[in-house]
Amino acid sequence: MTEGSLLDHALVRLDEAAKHLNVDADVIEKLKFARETTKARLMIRMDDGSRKSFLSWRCRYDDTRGPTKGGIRFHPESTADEVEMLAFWMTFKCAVMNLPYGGGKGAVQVDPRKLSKAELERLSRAYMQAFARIIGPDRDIPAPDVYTNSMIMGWMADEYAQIVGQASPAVITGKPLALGGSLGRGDATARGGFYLVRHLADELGLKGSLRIAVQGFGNAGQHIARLLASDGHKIIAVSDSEGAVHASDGLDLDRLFAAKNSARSVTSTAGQHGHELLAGDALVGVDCDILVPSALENMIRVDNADSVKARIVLELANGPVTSEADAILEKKGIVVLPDILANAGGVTVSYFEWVQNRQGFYWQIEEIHDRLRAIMEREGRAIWDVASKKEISVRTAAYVHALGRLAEAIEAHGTQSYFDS
Ligand SMILES: NC(=O)c1ccc[n+]([C@@H]2O[C@H](COP(=O)([O-])OP(=O)(O)OC[C@H]3O[C@@H](n4cnc5c(N)ncnc54)[C@H](O)[C@@H]3O)[C@@H](O)[C@H]2O)c1
Repeated sequence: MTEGSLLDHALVRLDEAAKHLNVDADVIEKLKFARETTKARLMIRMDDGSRKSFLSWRCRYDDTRGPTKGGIRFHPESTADEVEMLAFWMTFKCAVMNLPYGGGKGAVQVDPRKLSKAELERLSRAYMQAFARIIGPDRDIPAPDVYTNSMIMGWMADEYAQIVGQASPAVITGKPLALGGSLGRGDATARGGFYLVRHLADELGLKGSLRIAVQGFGNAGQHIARLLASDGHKIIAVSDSEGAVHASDGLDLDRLFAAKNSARSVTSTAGQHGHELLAGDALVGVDCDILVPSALENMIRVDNADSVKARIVLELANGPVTSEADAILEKKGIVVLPDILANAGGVTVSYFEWVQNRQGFYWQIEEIHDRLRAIMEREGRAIWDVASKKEISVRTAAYVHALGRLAEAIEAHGTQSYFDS
């Protein structure tokens, strides 16, 4: 990657979108920087009696459209720059879906696999103690992210309730069902992407049984494989951090789920059930109709973008395609359904959880699915229309769509032109 911060790289998308919209310069000035990024050193007691400290952050990038919303990541390589980039993405993702939220994100620089469960609980509670002043159901609402889960959200919700002296489930989403979590959160990210592809199938030229390759076989990857297979499509390749497996007639998904459930790699199924082993990097170039990046950032880059044979890339991961690779895919005529739209089903069901917590009345699964589908279809269609009308990529159209909403909200507070007239 060329020089510049991670946030600088993300801001390329904002500059691109701004070329297609007539927005006040004040809007861009506001969206170029995080509103506030708070840093805290969390000190916890380890099981052996020693004390250890961990760097942590919470970024509230922009709250013009509502309380900031975004996950908390526990990762040894987390940095303030990465947190701000992720919070910038959340700002646009919430605006894409018209959720009444701004964007935020948090992180602790830690390898959680090196902590015992008790240490992990103390760290999660310490995070809430450090940031309770800026977090709140009307201020900033965290959720799980990489290496955090519903158990951790439950500890944090409990810590917050102790600090403010009352139950306050809407302070955090992705909680266990028993603590006010929502039905349908587990597969929401994949389901949103699935509804999007189904809705735009004609426009995308997708007909009949399709061949799918899924990169990353965790929450998002496993659910999208299951949903697409149950809709009659063939999952012909999947990968995880250890490598990939391929079968042109379709992989045996039950075997793959069984492998992951017993903490084995998908590669452990190679040589059986018609599965052949593939190098992990080769997955991107598999001959298929839809490639679904569901692993990490920057997986499709200048060095491998040219090998992509899929017609459609469905970005369930955040930031899987670099901006340089984006240009290569576009030149090849490959349609990328961008992360801020394609994986926004997750934050949308998080929003449903917050709504249910606040109203104290909980929806059935059918209602969650119907509402999610309606929003994915409405915003997906609107973005597709912007892309067609302006002859721009779906990614740029998604940013234009979100920027329009953000600009309207920022301008409603009064901008330069308001003071000039
Ligand atoms: N889970 C959600 O609700 C959600 C919501 C929005 C976005 N996302 C994004 O989706 C992506 C995946 O999230 P998840 O929740 O499924 O995570 P996860 O940890 O459950 O799964 C990640 C998977 O990626 C695999 N992986 C790691 N390195 C790889 C590599 N080099 N090649 C191939 N596979 C590799 C891992 O083995 C694992 O199977 C992330 O970018 C995340 O930010 C997830």
